[in-house]
Amino acid sequence: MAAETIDYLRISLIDRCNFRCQYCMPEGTDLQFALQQDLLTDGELLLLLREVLMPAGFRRFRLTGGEPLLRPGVVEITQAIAQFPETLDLSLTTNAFLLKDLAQPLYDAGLRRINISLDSLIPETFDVIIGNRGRSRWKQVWDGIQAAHRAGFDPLKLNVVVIPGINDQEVEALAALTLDRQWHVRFIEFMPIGNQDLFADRGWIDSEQLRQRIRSRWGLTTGWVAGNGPADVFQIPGAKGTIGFISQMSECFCDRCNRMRLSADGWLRPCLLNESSQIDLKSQLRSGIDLQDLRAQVSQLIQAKPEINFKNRESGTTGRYARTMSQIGG
Ligand SMILES: Nc1nc2c(ncn2[C@@H]2O[C@H](COP(=O)(O)OP(=O)(O)OP(=O)(O)O)[C@@H](O)[C@H]2O)c(=O)[nH]1
Ligand SMILES: C[S@@+](CC[C@H](N)C(=O)[O-])C[C@H]1O[C@@H](n2cnc3c(N)ncnc32)[C@H](O)[C@@H]1O
Ligand code: SF4
Ligand code: SF4
Repeated sequence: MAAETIDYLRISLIDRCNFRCQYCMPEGTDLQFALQQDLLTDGELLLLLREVLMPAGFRRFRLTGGEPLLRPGVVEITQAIAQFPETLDLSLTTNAFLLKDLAQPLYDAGLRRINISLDSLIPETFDVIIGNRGRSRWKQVWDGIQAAHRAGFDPLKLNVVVIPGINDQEVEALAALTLDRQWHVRFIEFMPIGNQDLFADRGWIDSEQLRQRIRSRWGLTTGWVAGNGPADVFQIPGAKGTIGFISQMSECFCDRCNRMRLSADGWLRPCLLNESSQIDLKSQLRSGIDLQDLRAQVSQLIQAKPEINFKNRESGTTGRYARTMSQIGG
């Protein structure tokens, strides 16, 4: 099989977050955040995109983090990337806590699709998962989702990390959101990255089990929604939205991997789980390297990526990873 075209770049705008999700950056862990002076500036990010990454072939971009809406200037950065003629697709992944006031400005800046984390419809459960520090956050997140809906984001996707014994009983209720709304709910298998102890304690649920539950309640057919990621898409017959499954534990989709990550501190990372072969774009840029040299390094990394991909992983592997999703650029 020919290697996948690598044209999807996940750009982390910031490694910090206003949530402390149990599966990602749980309260009390010693997290090492990048120093302000080590973050790519807006100018450096846009220069790297225009002069290095786009010429190397990247055309589809996702803004993520950490929590990307905490990045000052997120609307301006979005607008600049949307306006590059090379940009074929631009989207953003967020926890939606700050989305209520930013949904419309982001839409006006040219963003058209958005993925929002929503792990529970029950405020108390939600607050336990996201580590609310005594303040309920569910309502503000729900208001953010409504604001995105009103602004016209399409597709609007909701990401649910399924944690056994915590939110797995809500799968049907979350799936039911797709019945009369054109929203796309995706169930994500919990990965052993970010919180090894919770993972060891709870484990993960195979997407096929969830599909069976939904199938026996409503039936399930194959579906389609625009996207660049690894979700398998289904639909309840007659529903307006779709249901996706991101099954990185029960299946290995590395052989069709089309993406790299740019961290907030300027490292280009060819794989989420294999930590080798990363390039420090920021330091080289700051030391005045010829941009043609940087382009050559990136092109070489794209060539080498199929060998770096975390392929041939055993189903259900539980290796330990040094960094969290928020640090890598989830
Ligand atoms: N193992 C693995 N999991 C990934 C990778 N990319 C995304 N995921 C998982 O997919 C989840 C959802 O990612 P999103 O940020 O919503 O992006 P996406 O699914 O690529 O987006 P679409 O373009 O809408 O398909 C992440 O939280 C991860 O759990 C990857 O490269 N490797
Ligand atoms: C790191 S977050 C960054 C964007 C934003 N803060 C958010 O939560 O949507 C991106 C995605 O990573 C997922 N994620 C984080 N830790 C994970 C884990 N251990 N297993 C599976 N998905 C995880 C989150 O659910 C979210 O959908
Ligand atoms: S999943 Fe997103 S919202 Fe939750 S802690 Fe990680 S970066 Fe923050
Ligand atoms: S683990 Fe690595 S190779 Fe596999 S899908 Fe994720 S980024 Fe791609």
